[in-house]
Amino acid sequence: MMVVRPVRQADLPALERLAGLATPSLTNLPAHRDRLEERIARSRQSFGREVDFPGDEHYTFVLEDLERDEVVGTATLRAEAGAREAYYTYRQETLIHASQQLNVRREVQTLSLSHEVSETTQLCALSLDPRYRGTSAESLLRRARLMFIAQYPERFAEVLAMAFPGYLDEQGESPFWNSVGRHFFVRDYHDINYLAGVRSKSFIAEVMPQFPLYLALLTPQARAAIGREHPAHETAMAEMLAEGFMRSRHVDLFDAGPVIKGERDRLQTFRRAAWHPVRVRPAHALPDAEPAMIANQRLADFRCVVARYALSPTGQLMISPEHAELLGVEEGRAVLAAPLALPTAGEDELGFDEGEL
Ligand SMILES: NC(=[NH2+])NCCC[C@H](N)C(=O)O
Repeated sequence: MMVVRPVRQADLPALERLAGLATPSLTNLPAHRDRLEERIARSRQSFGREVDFPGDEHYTFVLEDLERDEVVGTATLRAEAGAREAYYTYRQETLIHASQQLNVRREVQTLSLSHEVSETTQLCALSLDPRYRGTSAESLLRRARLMFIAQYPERFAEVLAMAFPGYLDEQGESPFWNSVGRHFFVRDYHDINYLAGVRSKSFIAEVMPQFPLYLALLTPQARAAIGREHPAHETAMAEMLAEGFMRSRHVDLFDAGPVIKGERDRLQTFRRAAWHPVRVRPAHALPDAEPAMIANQRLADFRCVVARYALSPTGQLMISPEHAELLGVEEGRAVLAAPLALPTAGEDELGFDEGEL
């Protein structure tokens, strides 16, 4: 059985291992023991604190394989991305350069430094042991965070965002960094990425270019990387788009990786999550049904599992004694359930226009 729960002090070695496994390595999950220890402490404070509106809380979760007795994944929610220091992105913009006299008109694409994403809640720092890639545990790890937000909406922003690692070529180089950032900060992309995670981010404001960049002046390779996720993250991107997130105009400052955004009301997990009283039945007596994410109603003891979404004729959710114990619920107590499967493109009854959020 797989479960998502809040991180504990004893998970430090597992976090260190997962930080090392992330491809490419993540700024928000540096393989640095002291920083990770701080993350755990900060997460524990956040789960323990009374909160009325989002601030600088970080909630870190882990995915545990109970058969193996091993932590095999981690993911974090930053309640407000720019609570301490502004959250930096480049925003893609269009300018019109026109001269009536010469009868010319050109649309010029630019990237402008922006702090607009600062107010969103950020889903970040996800790393999964590669053995679990493509399994339901991967979806659980990624989306259990939405189940948590659904229960504690006051702790999070209305708009959720996720920044994907940007495109790197076969040599592991970032064409965008090589064309832009490197002129201002003569360091390798991987060094700078790591620095942003273990040091304060104020160097970004100090050394990165403040004026808009004209895309026409970048290398073609850099232009092609704008808004393009790292190849290892294409499946994750597809899942989040199916969830209801949309690509935004914002890209990362260093590698131009895409930032996606989603209003809570438009996301599938929020729209389809429902509370049900529990009925405990032996595993062999449970009817066959589609898998769902099922979460208990506890803050610091939050648990989320994947189980069958089997409802009794009277609307009770039927779960096995093992799952009931894991969730810490008894017969009659309520759990939150949402289908694990997402509608494939075109199936979404909402049919929202692709708009800028
Ligand atoms: N690729 C990166 N490491 N980017 C990190 C810096 C920018 C990031 N959006 C932030 O403000 O936290």
